[in-house]
Amino acid sequence: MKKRIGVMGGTFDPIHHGHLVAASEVASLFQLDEVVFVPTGRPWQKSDQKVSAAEDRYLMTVIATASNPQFSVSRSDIDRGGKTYTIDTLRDLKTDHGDADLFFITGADALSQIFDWRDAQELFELAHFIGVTRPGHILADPGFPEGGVSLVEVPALAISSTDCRQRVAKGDPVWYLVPDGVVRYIDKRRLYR
Ligand SMILES: Nc1ncnc2c1ncn2[C@@H]1O[C@H](COP(=O)(O)OP(=O)(O)OP(=O)(O)O)[C@@H](O)[C@H]1O
Ligand SMILES: O=C(O)c1ccc[n+]([C@@H]2O[C@H](COP(=O)([O-])O)[C@@H](O)[C@H]2O)c1
Repeated sequence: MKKRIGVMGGTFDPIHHGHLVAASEVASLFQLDEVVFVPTGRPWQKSDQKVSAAEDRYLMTVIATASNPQFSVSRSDIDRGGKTYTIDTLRDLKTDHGDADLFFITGADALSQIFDWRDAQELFELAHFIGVTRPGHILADPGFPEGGVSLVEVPALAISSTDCRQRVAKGDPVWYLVPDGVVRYIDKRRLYR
């Protein structure tokens, strides 16, 4: 039987429980065999923002997902170099995973912009897209191809990486917003100060 692989792309600066709950819920609803988290290398749409080093974001993603045997992390976007485009992510994963069916998991905010992504039409040939609800973001259908996108309600967690970074900068706790190991890693590497 064909494997069913979830792909959760994100900048993960830092990864938080909103990401993990979304991946877990989609894995259960879509009977996925695994979910591969793919931290971005250089997210072109965040070029006006300061983004933490790729290795720090990669390691936080590994720490956050290590205890779940269904979750893994790919270095594909980081090692490819250059700006990160999902079309390249999906092509790499197709090469790595043969004839598996890919399910790209993304938040409502990201999905509503998908027609601005590189090679947007071809994306839908490589993966099924799953848009997860996110507090404060309503997903209007910008003209998705028939059958190309599913929308899923996940338990709402009003957590964002932006908020986590701002809390650390102010000296406020991020315990229970991000996994414990990620709190320790942020502290050890003095990120977001
Ligand atoms: N709380 C959440 N619930 C559902 N989806 C989320 C949540 N937070 C992030 N996502 C989705 O996860 C994917 C990766 O998100 P990303 O790493 O950019 O985190 P973020 O919290 O949106 O970061 P930032 O605040 O820095 O923009 C995106 O598709 C985003 O929409
Ligand atoms: O391919 C693109 O042009 C593109 C444009 C914007 C975002 N994405 C992808 O969408 C995912 C979520 O991005 P972000 O920056 O909101 O974490 C991540 O995997 C990005 O590589 C991809």
